[in-house]
Amino acid sequence: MTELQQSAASVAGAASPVLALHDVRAGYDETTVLHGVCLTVPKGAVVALLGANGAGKSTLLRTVGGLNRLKSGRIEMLGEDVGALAAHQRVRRGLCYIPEGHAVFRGLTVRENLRLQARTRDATAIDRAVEAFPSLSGRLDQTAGTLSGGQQQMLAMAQALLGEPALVMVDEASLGLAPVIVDEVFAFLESLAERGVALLVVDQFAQRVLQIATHAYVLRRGEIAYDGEPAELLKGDIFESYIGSG
Ligand SMILES: Nc1ncnc2c1ncn2[C@@H]1O[C@H](COP(=O)(O)OP(=O)(O)OP(=O)(O)O)[C@@H](O)[C@H]1O
Repeated sequence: MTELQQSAASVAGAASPVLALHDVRAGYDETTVLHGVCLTVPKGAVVALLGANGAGKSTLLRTVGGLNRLKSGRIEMLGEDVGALAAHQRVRRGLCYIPEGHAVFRGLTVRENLRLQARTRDATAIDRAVEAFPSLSGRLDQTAGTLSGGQQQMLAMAQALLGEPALVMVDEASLGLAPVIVDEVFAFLESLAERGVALLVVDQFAQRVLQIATHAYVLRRGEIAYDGEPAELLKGDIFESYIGSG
């Protein structure tokens, strides 16, 4: 690629949404879970992905993360087709996927986990993580597996800060956490969006995630049933009517 082509591509990338799914079909071996999903996450947006149990939310995040095979359709990050790339290649392009259940190295200390999360040798990484999550201070030499569920979640979230991603996908960020910790997690996610990071958030607390969302999708049996304003879904029983009967 010439310099001119490179700069044209980067201008095109800057104008593209951070994530765009076009007619995505995906699932597991013989089973197709997502049936032609279209979804967009612009820079700085907080996009809520809601739906009943089994609707396909985690499958969608795993597919974007490169952990499930794309059967057809396109997945683009900043205008680039990443559908055929391995998971680690998508991470290199700015993707941070925090799966359900605290993605930390349980046998390593908090400090070692934070060092691994930092993309480069960054002397300020630990300080920045502790500033964002004060509950980790004083625990840097503790083994991650011995942290409480909430502390492990904070540690998992720190990768969304230290990896300097363009897109953060979080699956069930608040599952099993005390309300005060949930507030801390959501405030952190909002602060990332304010800094221009694009967020795709799946959470059981629909009401809570809709409060910080700038856009919402509801998945129903692997298809997009709602694509619009979060505030609309907070009215009356509209959300229930979308997730009703799976
Ligand atoms: N490894 C797998 N192999 C086969 N089918 C799977 C696998 N994992 C999930 N599924 C099926 O895919 C469908 C969607 O599951 P998924 O976990 O994506 O839903 P979800 O919307 O995240 O649900 P929940 O809110 O309960 O976590 C379900 O029918 C589930 O049984």
